[in-house]
Amino acid sequence: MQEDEKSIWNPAFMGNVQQNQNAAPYLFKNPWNENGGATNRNSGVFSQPLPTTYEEPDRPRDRDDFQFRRRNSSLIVPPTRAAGPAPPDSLLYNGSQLFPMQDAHDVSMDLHRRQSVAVTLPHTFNTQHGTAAEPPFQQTASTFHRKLSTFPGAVLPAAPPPLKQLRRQEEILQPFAIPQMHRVAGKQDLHPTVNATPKYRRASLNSKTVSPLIALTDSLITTYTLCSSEFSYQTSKNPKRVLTKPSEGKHNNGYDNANSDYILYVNDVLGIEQNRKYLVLDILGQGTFGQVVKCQNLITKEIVAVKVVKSKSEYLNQSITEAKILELLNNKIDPMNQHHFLRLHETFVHRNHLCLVFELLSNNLYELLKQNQFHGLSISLIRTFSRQLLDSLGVLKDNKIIHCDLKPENILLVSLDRPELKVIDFGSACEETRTVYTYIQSRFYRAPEVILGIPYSAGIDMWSFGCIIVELFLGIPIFPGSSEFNQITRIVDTLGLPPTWMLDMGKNSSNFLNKTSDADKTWRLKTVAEYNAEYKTKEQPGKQYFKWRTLEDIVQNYRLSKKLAGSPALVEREMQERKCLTNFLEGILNLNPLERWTPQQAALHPFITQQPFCGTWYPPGSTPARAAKRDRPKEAGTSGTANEFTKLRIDD
Ligand SMILES: Nc1ncnc2c1ncn2[C@@H]1O[C@H](COP(=O)(O)OP(=O)(O)OP(=O)(O)O)[C@@H](O)[C@H]1O
Repeated sequence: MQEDEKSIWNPAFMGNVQQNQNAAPYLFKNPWNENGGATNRNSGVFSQPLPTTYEEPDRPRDRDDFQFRRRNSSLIVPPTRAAGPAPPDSLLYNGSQLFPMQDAHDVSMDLHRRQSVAVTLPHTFNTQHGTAAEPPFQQTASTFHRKLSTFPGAVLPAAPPPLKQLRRQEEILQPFAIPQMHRVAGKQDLHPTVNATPKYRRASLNSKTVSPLIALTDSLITTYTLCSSEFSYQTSKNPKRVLTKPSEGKHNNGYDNANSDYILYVNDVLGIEQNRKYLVLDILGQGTFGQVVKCQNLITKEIVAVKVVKSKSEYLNQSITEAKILELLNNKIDPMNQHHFLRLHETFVHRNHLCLVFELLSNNLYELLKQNQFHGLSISLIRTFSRQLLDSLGVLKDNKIIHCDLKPENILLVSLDRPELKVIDFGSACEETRTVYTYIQSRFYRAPEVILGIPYSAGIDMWSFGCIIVELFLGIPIFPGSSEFNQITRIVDTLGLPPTWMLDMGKNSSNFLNKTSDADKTWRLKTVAEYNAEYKTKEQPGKQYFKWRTLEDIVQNYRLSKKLAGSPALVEREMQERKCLTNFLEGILNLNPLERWTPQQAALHPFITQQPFCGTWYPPGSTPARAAKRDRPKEAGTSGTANEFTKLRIDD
């Protein structure tokens, strides 16, 4: 196949993809024809039968099964306890209704007749459990006690002393044995005595006993069901918590807010086709393109992530591109799911919103750093993550795809229990031969060639990758620019000026730099005062988050983990690792995109391969790059605190 034919925008190519994947056809459907025009909030899904309930797989699903289990259930009745006098205005509950206390005796008889599941007759109780039967009246009274905590003293026969008092008497009679201490190496040393059917425990529907904790939490629905035959639980009847902000309906017949975001509620159902109905469970994230919500497929019960794209054509078009690129990656480029790309399950349209159904992933790397109080991760974990990301970037480069928005928020852990990542958000991705947009990448991770306005290639993803790896080490971004000018200023401050050819070529160079008459240095950064005067802005000198300015100094002098304190050998090893990491980062954060390492080259670096590092390293076959010239401006910024940069994490 010719290179051009490989293009994902070539219809023939997509046709080939589909032909090759008859088993997994391309699922995207024209969003605007499927739904058949605008609808009103009170029609469509809302006027249809209520959605299937959200149930856990081990819960009864249909009523027959449910009743069958109920018939087989049993309830262990606690022993009679002395009832306290009822307050004058007490109410009793007979399993279905509340009634005043004076009718208690009548109702106790009624309870016998009805044989509700919560009131087990003594003979049934006896045969099933072999427990000593209580006299009928006492049995009923104790049931009342269990259910109501009150019972009229007048109708009770002489009650035995309270259980507490009996225990106390026993304690007094028995000599007190001091428990002996013994060393416990593991669970097996505890010799737990597991009582399969402990007395007085609540019963579950399938006759297994459950602990009070489980009965009142995980099995609460079962517990309520046992208490009242009339109780039924439907998630769809739960109050609907709104997940979207702002939540006032402004567009799309009141379905969308002012930002064209669909107003999502917990327990809402997305999709109208039977096999494409997703119950909304919670919000996972919000981005430029829309909202990502945790959902359950009502048929398969699978939990997924659904991106509900804004109902504006520009976001829709970009999201169609995202779907196409993911289809290509998932089905053609990485069908075995080996290269850490998000999996797209299907797409559908809900009330004029394109919905992309993804596999559910876990936290993103920004959240991981935040959970770690922005202290940075260990070098070995950074190495593990780097390997996976270089693998993804290598595959993208080979297929001439640029992600264009690589950042910690777009790299997600597959689950919290293993260090496996996936790259998400291909909404800004493009083909290397079609780099039409110039305003791309999130600012902190924006490559110098993009800022300067030079044609770009897959190298911009490597720049972002370099920024992400330093951030994983430091815990905070290395270049947290508050504006494009501040961004390039920070980059130059740490890494020096880009080569003259880049500055001469850059369409935006003169926005941020001045040409000089100096033969050696043809360009210099504008001062903040010069920039403000020229653009009538109020740029502030950037806050400094690090004491040191060069990449090497920042990495080498970053605080050591407390775990290393007191072990010179460990400290020495950490410092060696840091030297290796610095060399790795310098190759990736090369200002010159033509010299910047490719993912394939970077993957051979000793930081990744863990081969011995002897102070310097060049990719095989390359000529040693010139040592970076460090022409840093004199102007230093004010010092900043680690948390301040978080508010800058938005695109400008
Ligand atoms: N498959 C998923 N599983 C779990 N969480 C997800 C998933 N996809 C996205 N998220 C969460 O939603 C957030 C936003 O997702 P995404 O980046 O795709 O949206 P976006 O609108 O394209 O955002 P951006 O503003 O970065 O372009 C992510 O940072 C992540 O926390």
